[in-house]
Amino acid sequence: MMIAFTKMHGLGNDFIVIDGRENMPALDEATIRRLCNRRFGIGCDQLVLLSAPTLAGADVGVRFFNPDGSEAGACGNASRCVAWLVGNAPTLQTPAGLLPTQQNGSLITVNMGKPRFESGDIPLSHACDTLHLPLQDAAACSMGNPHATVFGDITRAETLGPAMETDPLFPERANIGFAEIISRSHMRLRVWERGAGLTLACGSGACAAVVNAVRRGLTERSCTVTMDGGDLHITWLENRDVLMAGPAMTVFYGTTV
Ligand SMILES: N[C@H](CCC[C@H](N)C(=O)O)C(=O)O
Repeated sequence: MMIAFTKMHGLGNDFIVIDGRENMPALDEATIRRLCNRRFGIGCDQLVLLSAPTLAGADVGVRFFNPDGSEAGACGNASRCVAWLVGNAPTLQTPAGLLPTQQNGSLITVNMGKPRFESGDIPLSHACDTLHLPLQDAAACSMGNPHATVFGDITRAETLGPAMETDPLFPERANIGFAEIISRSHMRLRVWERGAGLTLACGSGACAAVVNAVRRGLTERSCTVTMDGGDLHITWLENRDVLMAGPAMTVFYGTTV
């Protein structure tokens, strides 16, 4: 079956976007893994599937899949790409909820919703202080997907990331961010993503890192997050929504055979 797609990225976190709103392709896990493979397929960090919305107020349905075939509840960089692709500042219907978007020139802002901090929300295998986990003293929150943030040496992403992603403390695995505080309004971040490995940028990971830094009193609520692929601007509003602003790029259009 020939499937049309758009290849996009947000700060080098790259995506295959398939628009199933008119005609939904049959994508089983094996097909998703094949398309995401950088040798045997197109290659991406996540595959993004658009569908007709089913909730009032939503303009487009969006699902996110990792290269290992697992589904993610949130994907910030891909959400900006979908907003750019669909246009007119759409509200996205995602597993994490309805995400309003805005566009100001080439800058896309997504309201990523409210973080959650209870052990059962992350989820964790048992009740813990989610601000200081018994695992590398990480701080955890959910942005609709599980994130743990380790503050300190960011070069540990490749060495500590894989083991932490699959630690039994995370029954659904977790995305592991490694953050270095530069100032009260700036941090460096590298993320070992669940089901994808080290990526050049992670939008939901940047949101989680700022939320966790604010919870620890390390940064202000507005913070620039510098990742290997570039900068995102994160603001955790007093009403508890998290805004994420950054670019989105279309690279090419294609069709599978
Ligand atoms: N790259 C995405 C995160 C993907 C999260 C996925 N790895 C998961 O299983 O939660 C972002 O920009 O937020």
